[in-house]
Amino acid sequence: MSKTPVLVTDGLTRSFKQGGVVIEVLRGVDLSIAPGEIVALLGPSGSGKSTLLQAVGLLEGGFEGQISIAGERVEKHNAGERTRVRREKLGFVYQFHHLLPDFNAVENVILPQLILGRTNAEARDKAAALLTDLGLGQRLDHRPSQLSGGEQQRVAVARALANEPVLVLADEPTGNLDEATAQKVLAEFLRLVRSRGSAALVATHNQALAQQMDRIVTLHEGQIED
Ligand SMILES: Nc1ncnc2c1ncn2[C@@H]1O[C@H](COP(=O)(O)OP(=O)(O)OP(=O)(O)O)[C@@H](O)[C@H]1O
Repeated sequence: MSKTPVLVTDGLTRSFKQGGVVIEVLRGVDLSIAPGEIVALLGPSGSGKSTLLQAVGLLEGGFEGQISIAGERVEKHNAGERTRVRREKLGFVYQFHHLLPDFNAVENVILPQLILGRTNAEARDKAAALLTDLGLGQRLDHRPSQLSGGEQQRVAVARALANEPVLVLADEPTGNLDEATAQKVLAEFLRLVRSRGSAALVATHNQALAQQMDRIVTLHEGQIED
């Protein structure tokens, strides 16, 4: 496996202007994640966890500093280049699943792969294997509304891993689930990410879930304290 970090941020800053007042949310975030490493991102509400994930997920502009993803400097990329990096290198899981309601489980996991250029048959095989691995082998043709919250999040996890990302960015991936279901889905998520060799950066409020990851970093006053 390559030793090049899957993510390096150097001096990442982001501020927002609100009613004439400038709020500095990220104040020089330096973070490095090794291939296959699973990092929990803790910090109080409003400390900037989502802002950091949006910056490294290339979803938001307006920040300063450097970002490298798998050795590629990306902070000056245009919209098209950012889209390519997101599709080829990154996977995303959110608090709410954001599955397409009119598509069934397997189709939701197929779609990102088709965008990447896989054939329908390849994408279907991959999607079915991932969903089966997550215990959803009997639910492939069920739509999101026919699945429980935990099952919907498992489909979202499968979708995030379908393109074999080097880094999965997860923002409160189990935040919408009850404690017991959150624990089960997180365990499945960690197992799958590890078995596929991806790295992950997982924002959470839940200390107990964070303890199950390889490393915890905490955002404090806009900077990372290890
Ligand atoms: N688009 C925006 N405009 C103005 N302020 C913003 C914007 N986005 C975020 N902020 C501010 O940045 C700060 C950090 O927000 P962020 O959502 O990143 O925190 P968080 O750590 O993810 O919080 P939570 O744990 O509650 O989700 C907050 O004070 C928020 O109000």
